[in-house]
Amino acid sequence: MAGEERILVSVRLRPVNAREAERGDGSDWECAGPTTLMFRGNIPERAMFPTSYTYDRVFNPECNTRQVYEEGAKQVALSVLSGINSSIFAYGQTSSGKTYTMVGITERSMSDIYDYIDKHPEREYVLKFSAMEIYNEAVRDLLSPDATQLRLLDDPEKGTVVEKLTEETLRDKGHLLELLAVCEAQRQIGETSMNETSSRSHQILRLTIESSAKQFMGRDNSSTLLACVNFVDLAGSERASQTQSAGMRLKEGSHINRSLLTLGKVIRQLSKGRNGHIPYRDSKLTRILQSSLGGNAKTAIICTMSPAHCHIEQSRNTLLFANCAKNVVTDAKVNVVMSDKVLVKHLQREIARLENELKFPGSASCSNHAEALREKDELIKQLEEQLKELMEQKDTVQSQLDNFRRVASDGNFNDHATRQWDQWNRSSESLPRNVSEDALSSSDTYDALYEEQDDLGSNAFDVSHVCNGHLYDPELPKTRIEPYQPIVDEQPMSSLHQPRHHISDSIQIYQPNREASLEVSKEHCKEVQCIQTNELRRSQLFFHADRSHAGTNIDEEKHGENITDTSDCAIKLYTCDSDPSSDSEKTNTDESLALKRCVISSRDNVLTRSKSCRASFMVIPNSWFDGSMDVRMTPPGDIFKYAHRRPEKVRRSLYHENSHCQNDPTLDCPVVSGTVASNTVIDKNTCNEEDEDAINNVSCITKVKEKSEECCTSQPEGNEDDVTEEISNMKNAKDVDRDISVTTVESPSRWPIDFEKKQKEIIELWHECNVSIVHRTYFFLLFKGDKADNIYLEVEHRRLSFIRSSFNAGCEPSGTVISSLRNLRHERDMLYKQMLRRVNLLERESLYSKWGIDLNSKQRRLQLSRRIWTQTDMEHVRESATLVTKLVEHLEKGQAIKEMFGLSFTLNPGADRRTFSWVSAHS
Ligand SMILES: Nc1ncnc2c1ncn2[C@@H]1O[C@H](COP(=O)(O)OP(=O)(O)OP(=O)(O)O)[C@@H](O)[C@H]1O
Repeated sequence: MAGEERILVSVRLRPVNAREAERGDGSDWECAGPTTLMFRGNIPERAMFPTSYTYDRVFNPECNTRQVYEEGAKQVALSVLSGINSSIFAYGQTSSGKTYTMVGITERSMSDIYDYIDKHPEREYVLKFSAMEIYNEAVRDLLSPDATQLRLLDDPEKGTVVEKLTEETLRDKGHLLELLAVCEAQRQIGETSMNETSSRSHQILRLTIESSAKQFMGRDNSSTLLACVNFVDLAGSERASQTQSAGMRLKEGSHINRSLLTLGKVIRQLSKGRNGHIPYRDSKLTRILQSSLGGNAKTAIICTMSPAHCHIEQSRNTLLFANCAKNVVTDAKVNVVMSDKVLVKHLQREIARLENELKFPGSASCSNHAEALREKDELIKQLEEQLKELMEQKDTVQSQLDNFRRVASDGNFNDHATRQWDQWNRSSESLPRNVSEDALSSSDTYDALYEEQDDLGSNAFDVSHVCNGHLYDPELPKTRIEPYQPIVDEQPMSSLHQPRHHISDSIQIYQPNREASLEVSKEHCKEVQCIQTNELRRSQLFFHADRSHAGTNIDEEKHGENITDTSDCAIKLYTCDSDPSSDSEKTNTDESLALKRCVISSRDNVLTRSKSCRASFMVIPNSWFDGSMDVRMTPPGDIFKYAHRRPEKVRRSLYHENSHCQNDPTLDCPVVSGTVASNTVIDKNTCNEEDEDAINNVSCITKVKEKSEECCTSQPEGNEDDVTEEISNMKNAKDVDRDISVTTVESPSRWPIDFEKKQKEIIELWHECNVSIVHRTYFFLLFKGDKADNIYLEVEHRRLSFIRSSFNAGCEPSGTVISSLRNLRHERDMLYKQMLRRVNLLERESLYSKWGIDLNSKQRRLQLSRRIWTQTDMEHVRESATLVTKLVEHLEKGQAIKEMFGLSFTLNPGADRRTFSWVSAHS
């Protein structure tokens, strides 16, 4: 950056002034380019002097001071900012324009120095200003009014030092200008014949700049730079004789010239090299400026000249001085100050700064603010990314929800849901599985998605409530789902909304007997496996069965069964049976569709199950979503089935029986048997209302049974054993109380009592066998104590008793229990969904209070749905039935028909179509 370099030497010609012009003194000099000065004068001794002079830069009279500064001084002057000492000299005879040039250069240098400092806030600068005058070899402080001569001292580190020289630390640029003005006023001025304002002294203005980094960056990077720049305006170099001075002025001239002569000697000597003696100490000027003359400094000398012919000698002297100066080499160095003292000072300043930051965090440095901003930007970026992820998840869920709604509205809900379920089921085989009525439905949480605000009270849906809550289901004290254990159910929607698993996984349900749940889980897994292996076969068989209606011997795996096929076809089948215009169903809402399915399933208690699955044919699925009921294989009225393939036989036999009864005069049909009566009630095509009166005739049912046996013996399929066995079971039932004939015929007066008793028992059995809520409601509302209802009650009682005994004996696979519980739960879910629409807020709140649901609790509607038909006392039963009636629109009293419960023994398809049409019922 620095090193040996020559003094920068420039020559500036001033214009011919007025006085010179007046004398007719023309210019002998002209600039022949930027570096060459040519003598154009005409003198006799011309041949003795060179006519061409070359310097670093020559400035003609037209050049302004700015140009002189820019090209002849700036680079040297500003090196002080880099820690390099520098000096700018103005050398020339009096009135040549030294002061004129130096004032301009000084001001511009100062201005540029301050500009540089302003652009480098990372460093701290300390500027000090001092000014001195050497007049008659006396050094005087120009910043002090005291004219006392100052001594020069030699400092081993700093070199020659002016003792007690005022050094003002500059506050700002304005302060500097003030001080410059003071110097101007203090400088000795004496008029000479050549220059009215001739400077009789050498003036040295010194600006010292100390700079250091504002933050401590380590010892190596925390250097402090210290340098000074001298602006030297020398006194006129002319000989004393030329000034025509005398006396005082003569004395001044000799002293001035002493310094100037010494300066010349030094320059000349330096131009030859530094080997010889350099007479720095011969004058105050050369002592003070020693470092700037061939030492550690950069130096620029601007030699000013008058172009007038009369000053030819002084001009040549000046040019000779310039020639010597341009050969002087200086060795400028960067003055790095890193003494221990400076380092300690630096560290103390750093400690003070840090302490200040600790005391006043708000006043932290800019870099700390920048750091804080960076951290906050980073945080904002992270939050934006999280927000983006959440939005994507929301879109995904929304998309799934839309798909689900679209599929549901298209009537293909179950198809889609089944596919989803199958997919999910395959991917979740390894999951542990527990089951209960609660567990078998994930719709608690699923429904929460649809939960409406009024049911949440003033609180929004609280997931944690569901996650961590313990939903007590009084109907199912058997099982408990362990905390955080994934709940696996066969609800097809589960895969549509994965988040529900997370929620429902955490549901805990009170369960005193954990082992039961484990057992159930095992069976459930077996059943699922069975479903998967038989899926293809089943679909093929279903197709066949649908066409033939003879699929009662087809495996009817229920879990994982194609729900679309079953449920939709169930509807189609019913509507086909009842009304060919089944397409009109598609105009219904999905809830209505589901409710239809529920009711269909409730009338359609399929009692057959896959042998391979060891599922019970006695299960009562009765769920909207239950895939276990292949209605195609269980035509309306075939609910009176107790065994595999048996219902078809029974149906046929009874149909024949009925026909026979009607046509056979040997049968005492006027004295109508119970069975015949039943048929007549159900088959309104063939029977009159009066026929119902004969329902209690035990002899008739006996005959029917006997006839049935006869008919069955003639069946080619050879399954008559089943029918015989069944009817024999009925005949030989040990429980006399349940015997139709005894109850209804022998003690008609006891019927109301017996009805209540049987009704009570059936209610208990419903509860124990997890019978469909809709089925219970239908049954309960339909059979209110009419004598003619006895046969229905008896059949229901026997059916339930059989199921219960199978349950108790452990004959039924756990999957059956699972299935029934699951179906029951699904049914509750559908009721829950209907609740908002069909039961107003007041009614709901009344029910909440009545059924002990805290009005301030969450998920009240869900709680309510979980309590329906969970008690066996008549008040609860009645209230449950009333509520379910409201929720299921087709259950209004009188609309349900008795053959829904499988006692339409005549089973005339045409009659069926008339007696039960969901389409017509709905529309
Ligand atoms: N380049 C220039 N252009 C115009 N005027 C100039 C120029 N140089 C000097 N002058 C004028 O010449 C006069 C003398 O200039 P100045 O006082 O600067 O000379 P000097 O060398 O300092 O003399 P001294 O040694 O006696 O102080 C001043 O009036 C100044 O305005």
